[in-house]
Amino acid sequence: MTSAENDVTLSELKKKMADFAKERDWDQFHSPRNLLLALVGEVGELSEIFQWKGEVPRGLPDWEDKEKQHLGEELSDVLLYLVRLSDICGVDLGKAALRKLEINAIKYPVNLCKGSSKKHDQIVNNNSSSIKDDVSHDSV
Ligand SMILES: Nc1ccn([C@H]2C[C@H](O)[C@@H](COP(=O)(O)OP(=O)(O)OP(=O)(O)O)O2)c(=O)n1
Repeated sequence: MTSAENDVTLSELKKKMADFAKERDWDQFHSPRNLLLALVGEVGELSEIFQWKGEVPRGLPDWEDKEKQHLGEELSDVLLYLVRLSDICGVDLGKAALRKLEINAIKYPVNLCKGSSKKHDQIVNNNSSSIKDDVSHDSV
């Protein structure tokens, strides 16, 4: 794999999806609702790969190359439709994701959450109120 393949950016994917649609005169089909439904469909196809397998170890050591390649294709479909949906909705996905990570870090402070998978509204802070009371969506 070349370093260019490793360093793929959301902007690059956004541009490639826009070009792909334009070349085919598919902008007319890439409406927010259609893209959302396409995205959900691809999440379904991704789920099918894991369906009935039970829990599988990280790294999928027992999977055949063909199966892993298929997994990569379905993950990519989800990512590509997500990138396209964000673009069509005028949302800067990279920026939004970084902001959301900051919100998550406030909602789940390391000192209160380490080793626990509790939801933020189940975590009690020192003042015995839940973290949910302290963090609002526009706090970052
Ligand atoms: N109107 C469309 C149709 C397809 N695609 C692109 C985005 C996805 O990456 C991929 C989806 O193609 P398919 O609908 O053929 O789905 P699959 O690749 O999953 O094939 P299949 O459903 O046969 O498994 O093609 C797109 O951008 N816009």
